[in-house]
Amino acid sequence: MTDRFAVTADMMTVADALARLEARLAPAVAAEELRLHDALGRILAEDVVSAANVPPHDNSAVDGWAFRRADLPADGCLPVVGRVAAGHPLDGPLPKGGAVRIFTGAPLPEGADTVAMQEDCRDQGQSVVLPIRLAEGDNARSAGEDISRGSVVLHAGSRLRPQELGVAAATGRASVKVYRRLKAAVFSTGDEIRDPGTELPPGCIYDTNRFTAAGLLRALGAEVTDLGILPDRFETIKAALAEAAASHQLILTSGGVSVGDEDHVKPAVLAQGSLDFWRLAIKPGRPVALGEVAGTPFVGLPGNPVAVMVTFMLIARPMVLRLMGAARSDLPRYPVEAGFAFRHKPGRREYLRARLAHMDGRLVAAKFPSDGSGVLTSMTWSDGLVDIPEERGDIAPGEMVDFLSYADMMR
Ligand SMILES: Nc1nc2c(c(=O)[nH]1)N[C@H]1C(S)=C(S)[C@@H](COP(=O)(O)OP(=O)(O)OC[C@H]3O[C@@H](n4cnc5c(N)ncnc54)[C@H](O)[C@@H]3O)O[C@H]1N2
Ligand code: MOO
Repeated sequence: MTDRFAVTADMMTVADALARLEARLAPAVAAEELRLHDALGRILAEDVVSAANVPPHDNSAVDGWAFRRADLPADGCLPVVGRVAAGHPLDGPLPKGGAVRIFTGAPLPEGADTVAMQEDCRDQGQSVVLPIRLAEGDNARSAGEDISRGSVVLHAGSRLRPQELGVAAATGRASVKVYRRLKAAVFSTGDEIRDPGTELPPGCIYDTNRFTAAGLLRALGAEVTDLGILPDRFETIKAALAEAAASHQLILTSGGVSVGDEDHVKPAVLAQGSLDFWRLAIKPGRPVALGEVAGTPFVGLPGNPVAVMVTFMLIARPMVLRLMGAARSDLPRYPVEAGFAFRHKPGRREYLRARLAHMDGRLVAAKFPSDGSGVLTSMTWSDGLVDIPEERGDIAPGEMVDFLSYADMMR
């Protein structure tokens, strides 16, 4: 399908749209204290400052013998004067000129500075022969080498992955303050849209957008209410919007943001809030509507199934993350080689559905053959989007382009 649209002066760049969103929106969710096991995937609502050194004491990195390097004689032989296991520190300092049997994680006795790994030693019962090539500090871990007391280990606005939960636990925290999950309501409109599982009358299509949009919202950690398919009736949509606004922090719809006149979402929003129409200088997914219903943020994505996903990832995702209290929503851009030729008219930023493959040690992006914004299988085929900036001209095979991964866009 060829491009039907001319670039016009009133189109907004993605960068402008994001700056405007940033200025308009603030976190919409309250904070709560959650035990670590329940906090996975949540956004942190506080800086976590470590109350302790991690590790709290100097300790051994291996099973073996601990000693003071300066005490080691030329033949490497030292008397064994004690034993320290993890959780059982030696009672008192290391006697001068002795070695202690030690196990991984056990506190180094005061005065010991080096540990020999047992595979490198000869155990003689009362004494041990240690390797003399060891340097002072070998196989010893210092107190605070991971985290020092008083340092900020986790920052407010960051997402808690398994490793963040582990770090919080290492500092002694059993619970953390996180943002509550954003409550989002999703619905579709359009007389032709039908629920899967029901009969499809002539001229109708199954709803895909509620499933992709709800999935994207859930992947970001929102709690989604599916309001179904609303009939094209002003009063019904108005009442549904009012009800959704009362118990949600975001309302998302798809369809009805273009220029057609069969649509009742616009007037139903305007009757109890405000709505701006943004014409983004992007392809696919030109029109989006941003506003509020009785104070609850509203985002209307275009109806075409691919445009829903693309505008969600570019516009709704940063919006959702900001409402959720996340500090950042920027995406990593991976430079890859274009495995295709593409004619690009400067002016609109284009997002090409692409899949990556290794070729002779290089990472090459293959492009889905069709750019139609109704071809949803292009999204299951692809791993992400190649981002062609507004000003760029035609792309020749072998040129470097930026790739945005769906995996990054869903978190
Ligand atoms: N004269 C113009 N026509 C169109 C323009 C334009 O600027 N001038 N923009 C085009 C672009 S780009 C898009 S995208 C669509 C956006 O239109 P709407 O947001 O008003 O969406 P609809 O017209 O309601 O639907 C568009 C398309 O998507 C299908 N659709 C809608 N909802 C769903 C759903 N829940 N599941 C699956 N498919 C859905 C719908 O059947 C239509 O085929 O407008 C272009 N036209
Ligand atoms: O460019 Mo539209 O928003 O067809 O998808």
